[in-house]
Amino acid sequence: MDSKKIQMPREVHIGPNVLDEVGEICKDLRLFDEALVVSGFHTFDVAGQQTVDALESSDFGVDVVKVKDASVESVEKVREKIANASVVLGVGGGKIIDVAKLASTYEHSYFISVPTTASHDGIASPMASIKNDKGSISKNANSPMAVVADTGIINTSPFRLIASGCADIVSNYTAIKDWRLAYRLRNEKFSESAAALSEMTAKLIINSSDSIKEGLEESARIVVKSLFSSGMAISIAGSSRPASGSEHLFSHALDRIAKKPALHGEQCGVGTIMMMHLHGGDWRAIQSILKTIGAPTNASELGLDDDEIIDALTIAHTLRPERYTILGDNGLTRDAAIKLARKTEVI
Ligand SMILES: NC(=O)C1=CN([C@@H]2O[C@H](COP(=O)(O)OP(=O)(O)OC[C@H]3O[C@@H](n4cnc5c(N)ncnc54)[C@H](OP(=O)(O)O)[C@@H]3O)[C@@H](O)[C@H]2O)C=CC1
Ligand SMILES: O=C(CO)COP(=O)(O)O
Ligand SMILES: [Zn+2]
Repeated sequence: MDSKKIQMPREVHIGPNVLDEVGEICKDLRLFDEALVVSGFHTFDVAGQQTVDALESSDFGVDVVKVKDASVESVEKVREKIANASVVLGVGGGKIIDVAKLASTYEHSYFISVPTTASHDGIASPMASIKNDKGSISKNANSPMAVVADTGIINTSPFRLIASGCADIVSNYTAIKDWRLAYRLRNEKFSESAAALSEMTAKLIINSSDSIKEGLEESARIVVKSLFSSGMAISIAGSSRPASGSEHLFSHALDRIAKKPALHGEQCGVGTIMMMHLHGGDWRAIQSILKTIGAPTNASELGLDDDEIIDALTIAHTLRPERYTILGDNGLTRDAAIKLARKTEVI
């Protein structure tokens, strides 16, 4: 029996105004002296400055670095700033959290995740999705020491981001179907507990879809908890398998070829509709859930043209050849891609 390391956050603070306590949270975790705040060019104003103020009021020396994308260059830029920081705080969306997470891992510094919205399930996961010229690569990283999810801030984030986070969770359905297929056909390592947690998380979002509404503080709380659970499934599996299958390959393909990609979760949601059909599942149920949540269900709602959808479908299987999915080793022919996208009303 080979040994396994499962990393999870030590603390999760969730609720309105918890961000003001971040300095004391760090001190309770025995983190002192210097801190580095990593944020985005929008999210620094949303929560970055507030994080700096809270840390300084707890006697931390604070440095700030802003990044605009989840690129290798951004990770290196943050690494150079970590220096003597005892802790790195990622304050922003998925890109920011991934860059801060990976840079702190490389520099052996502690990491605290401060999501400013509920748009993806990387909030607490031990993975970071970094982009290079070939697309997205999921890299192992350290789980955050703590997650500080201020639902007052998250709830006032653009609802489009929260709907995108819900769609990222709904995508767990096809991710798990792909994982089971790989287990059966390729004897890939499979974790029933990670799969059960991932599917349960998607079911929770589906059962709550009527109560996930713009402006409801409870909505933010439900989605944050689901994203956290999905991140835990990734921790248990030791890879993004429980939350990333053929639908994510489709999204990463769009990131590579689309003139203006949509949000990660939005693209994954539309991918889930199509991949559910390939799996012989109820794609209309997925389409209906996404409509209820207010997430896109077709090319035009993604702001993409039909050819971008078709092109992404035909190259999706090449993005991560080691990850077996319903797309198989050879993927979809162009005709099959057109037929699939039309049948599921995506184009
Ligand atoms: N590591 C993991 O396990 C996972 C990683 N991911 C990754 O996460 C990324 C997707 O994250 P996502 O959040 O959708 O995209 P982004 O991080 O690109 O955020 C989208 C936009 O929303 C802005 N924003 C964030 N919070 C607020 C707020 N409260 N108010 C106003 N604007 C806000 C960001 O601002 P700003 O410009 O300041 O950044 C950015 O412009 C992808 O790279 C994906 O691969 C997804 C799932 C899992
Ligand atoms: O987006 C993710 C899970 O929702 C992470 O997946 P990837 O490993 O495909 O980047
Ligand atoms: Zn995702």
